[in-house]
This record gives sequence, C-alpha cells and structure tokens, in this order.
Amino acid sequence: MAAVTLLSTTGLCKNFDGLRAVHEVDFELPEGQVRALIGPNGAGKTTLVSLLCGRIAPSAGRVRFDGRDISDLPAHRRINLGIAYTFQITSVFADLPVAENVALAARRRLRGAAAVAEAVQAALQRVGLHEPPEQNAGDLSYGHQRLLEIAMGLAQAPRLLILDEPTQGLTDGEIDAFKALVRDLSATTTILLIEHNMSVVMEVADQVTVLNFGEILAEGTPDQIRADAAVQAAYLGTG
Ligand SMILES: Nc1ncnc2c1ncn2[C@@H]1O[C@H](COP(=O)(O)OP(=O)(O)OP(=O)(O)O)[C@@H](O)[C@H]1O
Repeated sequence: MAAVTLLSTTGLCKNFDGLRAVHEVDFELPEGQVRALIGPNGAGKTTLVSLLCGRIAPSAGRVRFDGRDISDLPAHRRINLGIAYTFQITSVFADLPVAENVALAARRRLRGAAAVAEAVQAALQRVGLHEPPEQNAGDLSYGHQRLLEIAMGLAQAPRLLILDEPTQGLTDGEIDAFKALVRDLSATTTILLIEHNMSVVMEVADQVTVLNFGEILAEGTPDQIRADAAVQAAYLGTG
C-alpha cells in the first residue's frame, strides 16, 4: 500500500527582488520517509524549507501537512502540528545550560518537571551529546551545537523533522554517529534533510530531491540520482 503523504506543496514560489529562489515547486513527502534535499549552492534549498516551516511567506503556492492546508499558519502553529526544524545558523540559547535548551523545547508539549527532565535526558542521549547538561550551550563546539539543536527538535516529538546541513562542522566519527541516529529516528519520524555530504545522502536517504535554480531537477533513489546526467551536469556546472 502506498504511504500516506505527510507534506506536500503545489506551485510553491519565492521571489527575492526578481530572483526566483524557489519556482513552481510541487513536492511530496510520504510519511516515514527519509528524504534528502540536495543541489548546488544557491539552488533554493534553505528557502524551500523556510517556506515549509513558515519562517518566510511564499510569493505563490500552497503547503499541506497531514491533510491540511497550512499555508497561512505562522511558524509556531506549524511547530505545534509536529514540524520541527534546525537551521544552518545555530539558534541555541548560548547563555543557557545544555539541558535547559532542550527543556524549553520539551515544555512545548509536556507539563511537569519530571516528565520534562525525562524527555531532556532521552533526547540528549539519542543524539549522543554527553557534555555535562549544566554546561552552557555556547561553550559547545559548533558541531555539538548542531546536535543540541537536533535534541531540541526531538524533544518536541515531531512528526516531521527538517534538518538543514546537520553534519556541517561534525567530525568523521560524529558523522557516522549521525547516520546511525537518522536510521534510528526514521522508524518513528519522517525526515527531510538538506545535506551536502554525499556519503550521508547515499547511506541514509530513501529518496533524493535535487533542486537547481529554484526548481526540482530530479527525484529518485540515491542510486538513480547518482547516475542522472542532468544532476551531474548541474553539479559540474556543465551543459
Ligand atoms: N533573504 C533573502 N534575500 C535575498 N535573496 C535571498 C534571500 N535568501 C536567499 N536568497 C537568494 O536565494 C537563492 C537561494 O538561496 P538558498 O539559501 O535558499 O540556497 P541554498 O540552496 O540553501 O544554498 P546553500 O547550499 O549555499 O545553503 C540564492 O541566490 C540566495 O542568494
């Protein structure tokens, strides 16, 4: 049986002063899938996920989540529906302890100190952050701040987790751990991943969407995408 569509867009566009950052994107993400979103620098990947999250408003087009049109909902309402995300620029609260950062996210859905503490510990363990929870988030390495952000996303028990270049700044060992984490999470969460690291894409994605100049250039399995001549040309910058 075909999987239920969790997220979809129709005719989604975003123009910045005449620049077509995202153009006429019809995108569909089935529930339970790990989807990688790839494309050359400036292809529109961050703009597309910003439209999905409600961080920016589209110039045209609609977004649907779980059977409902969410195009007019502000970002915080979309989070409450189960869309969690992390962005390239970390948004941890640097002056707050690691645990408190995750607790702020957990309190969006949980009441009671014990339940929150349990969720915090589970989320930190799941991403493999072993720093003392009382350490300030700003003292973590950049890579670990990215992991902390994922923990903050997980503490919201999301139905869709959107990660914008989560492996940037991670060591090789941390990237391996991240791949295992995504495989583990994929049992319970639909994942949309902007990723430049092709080994991560090839190993964790069920399907890959390639953006180029704001439009979908190709979609398919990692193997299909790797063999696609148009994708190779886009990356090599050749016709
Ligand atoms: N707020 C903005 N104002 C004007 N132009 C913008 C804005 N945000 C993005 N752009 C432009 O839109 C295009 C798409 O940018 P976007 O960041 O979405 O690409 P990307 O695929 O995520 O790139 P990268 O892989 O480098 O992060 C680029 O040409 C970028 O300069």
